[in-house]
Amino acid sequence: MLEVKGLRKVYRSGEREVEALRDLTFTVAQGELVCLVGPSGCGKTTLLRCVSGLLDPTGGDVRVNGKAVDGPPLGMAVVFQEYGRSLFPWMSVRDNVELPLKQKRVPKQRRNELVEQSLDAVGLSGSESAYPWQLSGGMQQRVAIARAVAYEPQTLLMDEPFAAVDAQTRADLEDLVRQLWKRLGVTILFVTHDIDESVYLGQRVVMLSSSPTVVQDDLIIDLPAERDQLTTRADPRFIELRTKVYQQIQSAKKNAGSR
Ligand SMILES: Nc1ncnc2c1ncn2[C@@H]1O[C@H](COP(=O)(O)OP(=O)(O)OP(=O)(O)O)[C@@H](O)[C@H]1O
Repeated sequence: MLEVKGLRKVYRSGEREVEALRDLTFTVAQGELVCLVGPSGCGKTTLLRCVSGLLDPTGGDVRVNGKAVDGPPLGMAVVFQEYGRSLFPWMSVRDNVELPLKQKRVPKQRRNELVEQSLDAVGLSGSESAYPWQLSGGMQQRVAIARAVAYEPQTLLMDEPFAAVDAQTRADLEDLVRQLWKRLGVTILFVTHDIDESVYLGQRVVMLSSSPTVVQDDLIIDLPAERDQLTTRADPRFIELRTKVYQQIQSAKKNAGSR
């Protein structure tokens, strides 16, 4: 369970102040997959950094399973947009995936099992000894997902993880996320600026306004749990929902100046 209450973040440097988040309140229940969508610069990354304990909020409260976050919470893994920077180029795929497990002091034999299972789950068995720079962008992002999954997190944060891969790979990776989510029962908060992606993936979509940022709307995605790229995206309900999200984001942009 993830609870964000009255979250506010103001960046200060010298005289200059940027109010990145004004007042955010929402929850993500245990095992839920929630997408967070908002216009560029509305503070999505700031929010995720506050939730993952990498950044101190100026006000409000973030709780993970009832505990206030004051540093990276145990049982949380993050997948970032920039896979190229999040993997260590001098380490093989296997070593990249294993590293957080060593830091977590998981015994050797269990580490081997987890690395093998997670690489298998993302379709990368056989690439263990390759280095990240020998792989395509989509494969590197699979390694980053495998590393997060191997950690056996209760909560997985994803910050625009597919923004830098081509459309076909992106569709495959979206399906991979839903498949892993169903299999592992993990709580996922998935940040994206892509409206269609948020509706395709989420059980709920939380929409953020433009800066200064508040929660604009929180929409239940009542599409069938079994989703696939062709049928789901052609479903009239999908089109209705994406239109709703689109309209909310547009009106958020228009209202931004009046706050
Ligand atoms: N370290 C910082 N110092 C000062 N201002 C910052 C800092 N980091 C972010 N900001 C500002 O806070 C606001 C929100 O930035 P953030 O990166 O969280 O938005 P975002 O929604 O993730 O953006 P995008 O969709 O473009 O990736 C922006 O106005 C940005 O300029």
